[in-house]
Amino acid sequence: MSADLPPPPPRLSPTDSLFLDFDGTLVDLADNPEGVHVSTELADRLDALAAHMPGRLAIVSGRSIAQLDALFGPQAEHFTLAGSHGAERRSPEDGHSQPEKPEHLATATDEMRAVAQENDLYFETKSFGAGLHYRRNPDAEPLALREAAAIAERHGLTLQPGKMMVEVRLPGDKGQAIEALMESPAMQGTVPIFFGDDVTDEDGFAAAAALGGAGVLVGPMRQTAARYRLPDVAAVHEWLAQALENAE
Ligand SMILES: O=P(O)(O)OC[C@H]1O[C@H](O[C@H]2O[C@H](CO)[C@@H](O)[C@H](O)[C@H]2O)[C@H](O)[C@@H](O)[C@@H]1O
Repeated sequence: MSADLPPPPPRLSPTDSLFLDFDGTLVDLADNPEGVHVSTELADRLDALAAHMPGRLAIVSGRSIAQLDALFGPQAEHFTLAGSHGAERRSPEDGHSQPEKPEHLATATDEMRAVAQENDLYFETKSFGAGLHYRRNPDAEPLALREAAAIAERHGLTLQPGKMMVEVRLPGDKGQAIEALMESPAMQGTVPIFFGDDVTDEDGFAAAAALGGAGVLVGPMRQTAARYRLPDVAAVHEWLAQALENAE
């Protein structure tokens, strides 16, 4: 494994755009998707930062935009969002762009639900995919991966393993989402800084680096395309507070 990485400098310049993953980066992981909570402090801090960098703060998540709306409440309207692993995007300036829902997605979702019910897994339905969570039942990992792989194969969907979960979903990745968002008028001419924890965030780290910016790995050191590292969600909150303070 490569040597450990330094923490990111605690400031944002007017030529930076900030991209933030959600689960494991802005909020600690919980037993199931509904167990996480966005504190008023976090939402207000992001809101204040977004006001300092209009159009240049984005949340890039595997969650759907509908889920992020439910978690952030009305403040979600102030942020640029890339949801469903980049398959859908929304910004105050450009509105909501989302793919067509193919008919086979509903069938695949029903099949995922049936696997969850038969095997005591937590089922998560999303706008453009469906997930099986085995955090409560880790022994079910091989079964969940096998069943989801078969469903993805049958319906031509993308198989997406995550932390103690696996989902089937429409194509797209966080790197593509960052590249697309960087084309927006507010972000053109800036460089992306992307914070994320999961292996799905590696596409985002690589895209950020290719566009002249950097990735920030959140969590233990691993083989990564990120340039910086912070140990946990609390350190991300602290970094956001400092970046906000230094922006004033
Ligand atoms: O890209 P992210 O914003 O990090 O979203 C990735 C997935 O996060 C959620 O699952 C993870 O968090 C859950 C709540 O803490 C946890 O129970 C689960 O084990 C984690 O994998 C979310 O439920 C998924 O839809 C996202 O794809």
